Amino acid sequence: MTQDELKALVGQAALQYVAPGEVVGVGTGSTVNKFIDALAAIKDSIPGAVSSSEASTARLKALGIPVLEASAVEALSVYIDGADEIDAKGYMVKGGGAALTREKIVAAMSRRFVCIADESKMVPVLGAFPLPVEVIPMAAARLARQFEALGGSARLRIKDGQPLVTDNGQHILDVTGLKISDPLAFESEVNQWPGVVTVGVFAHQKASVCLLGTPGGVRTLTF
Ligand SMILES: O=C[C@H](O)[C@H](O)[C@H](O)COP(=O)(O)O
Repeated sequence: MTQDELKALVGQAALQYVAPGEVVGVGTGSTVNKFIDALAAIKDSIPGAVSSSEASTARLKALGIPVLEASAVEALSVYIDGADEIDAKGYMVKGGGAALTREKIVAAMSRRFVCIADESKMVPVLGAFPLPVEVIPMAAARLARQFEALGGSARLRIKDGQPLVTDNGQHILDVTGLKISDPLAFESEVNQWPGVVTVGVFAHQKASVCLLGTPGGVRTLTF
């Protein structure tokens, strides 16, 4: 099976977590796009979705799925999103699509985080994927030096020759060379650095369930 087929498999499997009559939290990325496509088939059974990015909002709306403002919803029972890396405890690295801040907000609103991923995303220790960090632009150079002091190497994410601008009007640093052996402590530490909007480690908002796409089918991991 191709990686795309594995993504479609878990995107479809995630429908079992969508409760009829309830708003669903929707993440961002190529795996979530498969989920959104599958969700369209049952759209009449839910009032709508809270979205984590302009990209997902556009896709949801194009398929006729109503998008509600996060501030209009008190809590969500489930949030469905992909990951760039996930470990055996359900801790994740996210933000490869630059949507990490809104993803963390919607995840925090949700009782359960269902991660959908192909098996290539499962890692023993987080850190092989360049860690995305959304930053206030004026702090970017200083924060890059702080990551260097930790043994990492930070690069400003560029798109079309310019610094990428997130949905929140900020920039992204991608940090390589880190081995994140204590994700909870790492997330807490980096979150305190002035100028950090969101660090792409999802440890305080970790997955409750992971639907992992494998050639043998969907493996369900619970944490
Ligand atoms: O900002 C993007 C998100 O965190 C995505 O969920 C993550 O990058 C995984 O994306 P994909 O499903 O495309 O691999």
